[in-house]
Amino acid sequence: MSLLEMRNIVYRTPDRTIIDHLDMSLDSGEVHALIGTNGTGKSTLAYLIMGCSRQSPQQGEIVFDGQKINDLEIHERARLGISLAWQEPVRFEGLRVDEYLCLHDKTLDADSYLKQVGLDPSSYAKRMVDKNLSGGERKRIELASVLALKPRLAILDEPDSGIDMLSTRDILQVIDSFRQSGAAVLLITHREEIAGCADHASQICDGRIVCTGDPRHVAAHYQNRKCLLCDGVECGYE
Ligand SMILES: Nc1ncnc2c1ncn2[C@@H]1O[C@H](COP(=O)(O)OP(=O)(O)OP(=O)(O)O)[C@@H](O)[C@H]1O
Repeated sequence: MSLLEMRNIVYRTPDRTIIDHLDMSLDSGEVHALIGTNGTGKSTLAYLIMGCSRQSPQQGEIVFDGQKINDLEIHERARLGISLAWQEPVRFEGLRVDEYLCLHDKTLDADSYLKQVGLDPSSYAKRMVDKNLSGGERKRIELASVLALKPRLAILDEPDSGIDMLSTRDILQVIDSFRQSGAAVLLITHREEIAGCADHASQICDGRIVCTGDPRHVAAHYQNRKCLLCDGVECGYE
C-alpha cells in the first residue's frame, strides 16, 4: 500500500470546484513532483493533505499509512509525520534561527540543517527570525525546519519560489537530503528542471491530474501539449 493515497478528492468553495475528483498516490521514499500553472489547485491540495484551516474535502478519502485522515486536526497529522513547507514561509518573530530549528527537540544540531539548505551556520544560526532576513533566506530556513522535523511525508510548496535561478542546485540538494532521510516528498513546482529530480510527476489542471508518470514525459506534456483549462483544448489522459 502507498504511504499517501488521495482517492476521488473533491473540494469546492461556495463559488467553484477547486479539486475535481482527483486520485493520486505516493510511496514511502518517493519524490513526486506536482506541476501545473497558476491557480490550478496545487497549494489547495497541499492544505487538504496537511489539514490547514480545518480544510477537508467534501468528497473522497485521504489515507496516510492505511489510516483515513480526513477528519484529523493539523497537529494530529503532524504527529503522524506529515509536514508542510509553506509557499510563503511563516515568520516566528523573536526567535533565533537555531532556536527555531530546534523548537521541537533541543538536542538537534541546528548547524547541520543550515548547511543542508546552503546557509553558513556561522552567519545565520544566531540571527533572529525576523524581517531582516530576505525572502530567499527565510525560505531556506523554512526548508531546514521541515528537514529537522524528520517527516515521513514532506510537502514542499514551491521550494524554489523566491530563490534565484543560480541556487537551483541548492534546492536539488535539499530535495536529495529529504530523499536520503527516507521521507516521501510531494514537490510542488512550476519549474521543469526542479520536477526533473523527482521519481514520478503529475500535472494538475483545473483540479484534476491530467498526466502522470516519468517526470520528463510529464514535463514535456506540460510544455508542449494543449490542456483543457490552460489553453482551451482538452489534453489526453496518458
Ligand atoms: N478558500 C478559497 N476561496 C475561494 N477560492 C479559493 C480558495 N482557496 C483557493 N481558491 C482558488 O482556487 C484556485 C486554486 O488555488 P491554489 O492556491 O490551490 O492554486 P495553485 O495551483 O497553488 O496556484 P499558484 O501556482 O499560483 O500558487 C485559485 O483560483 C484560488 O483563487
